[in-house]
Amino acid sequence: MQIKECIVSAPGKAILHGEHAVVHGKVALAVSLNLRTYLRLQATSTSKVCINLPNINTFLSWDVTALKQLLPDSGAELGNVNELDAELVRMLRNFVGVSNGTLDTRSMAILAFLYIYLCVFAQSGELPSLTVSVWSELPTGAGLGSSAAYSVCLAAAMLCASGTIPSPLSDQENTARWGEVEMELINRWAFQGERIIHGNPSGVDNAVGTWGGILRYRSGKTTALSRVPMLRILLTNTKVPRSTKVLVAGVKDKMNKFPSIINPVLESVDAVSCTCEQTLTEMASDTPTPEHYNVLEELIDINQHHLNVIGVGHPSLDTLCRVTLARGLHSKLTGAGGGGCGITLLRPGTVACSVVQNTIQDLRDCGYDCWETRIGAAGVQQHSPLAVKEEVLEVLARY
Ligand SMILES: Nc1ncnc2c1ncn2[C@@H]1O[C@H](COP(=O)(O)OP(=O)(O)O)[C@@H](O)[C@H]1O
Ligand SMILES: C[C@@](O)(CCOP(=O)(O)O)CC(=O)O
Ligand SMILES: [Mg+2]
Repeated sequence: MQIKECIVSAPGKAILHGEHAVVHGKVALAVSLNLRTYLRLQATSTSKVCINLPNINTFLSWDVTALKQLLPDSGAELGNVNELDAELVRMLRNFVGVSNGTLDTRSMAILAFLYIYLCVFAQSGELPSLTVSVWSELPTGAGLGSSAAYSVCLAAAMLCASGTIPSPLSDQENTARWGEVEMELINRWAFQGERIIHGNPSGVDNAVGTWGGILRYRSGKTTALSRVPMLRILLTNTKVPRSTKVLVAGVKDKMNKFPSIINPVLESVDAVSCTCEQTLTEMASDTPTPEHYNVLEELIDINQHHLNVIGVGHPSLDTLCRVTLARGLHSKLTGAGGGGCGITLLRPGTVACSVVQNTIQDLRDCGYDCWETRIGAAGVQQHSPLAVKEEVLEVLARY
């Protein structure tokens, strides 16, 4: 089978409000980041399928003939794009030697890769020999949606290499995006990848990785927010490791144990997201005022308290909030919490530059990574090698 080589990328995300609540049908507001995951897919004649994941120090390969044993004899459909094929996941666990219930999310990255590879290529008729290398500018397992950016890249590359979707690149363009129909398909396969890595994802992260921009997300419905003011956001990585899968399961346990206490908290998070959206819309239609920023800051504080109540806070995040508040800035965790990253809202113009610089220094003194980010980056893209930064191309070409 002649497959099409490709390089694709997808952005990470920050959730402004609604993490965890969104898993239970509430609204989330999320933005794409200017940090991306890159994937290169190469055709080979080695009769092997190889995966190189330098961010998580994982390099593996399998014989195509061994992978063919996993295909059903009957020619029955393998892995449907709308639901996870639990039997295939079970077989893959046995195949790679991962026990059910493992917390090793690195193994989950392998399972997600093999799952999407088998399903997409089985549908197109043949399992090809290939090498996939992935490199990300995102910290992995830190709340910035690295698992979704990874899953979106896997889905886009495999759908494109198999010819299921066309390449959007043309002679004039070295970077291009797919149309709505193709992006919908990429997003659905990426969601299956997220299911393998996260257990019970809401789908918000893969939606941002696919569409990019600033999104409102609720129960599978994505709306792009076109009227949003320029927001300045500081990102801080506490570097405390955590697993989204474990944190999401912990919230579910708390809901089961104290439904009458936790459900109203999730309702209140929903109201925070809706009030934030309303405020952002007002700010975009009028000139943003200090009062608008007061509201955004109060919403951040309220949500951070709610996230502590549902059990996804961490002392490192308490420190982040305290250190930034000492400089008059408001912060909350972003993503699954339990460590990982937080966001801090900066007031444009009204905040003297020295305040931002001093805050960044204070946070670095705590041992955290801290940087100002640009939001609203493009969603999944295909690139010709000419359009990829030299250092990224160099890492991808190393394997
Ligand atoms: N660049 C990458 N290479 C390989 N696996 C990745 C990469 N980025 C993310 N992953 C997968 O996603 C997992 C982290 O996902 P998660 O716990 O949801 O954190 P987050 O999505 O916030 O970064 C990793 O352990 C790995 O399985
Ligand atoms: C906690 C949650 O709302 C976001 C998780 O994001 P991340 O994997 O921590 O980047 C889970 C989800 O929406 O699937
Ligand atoms: Mg994730």
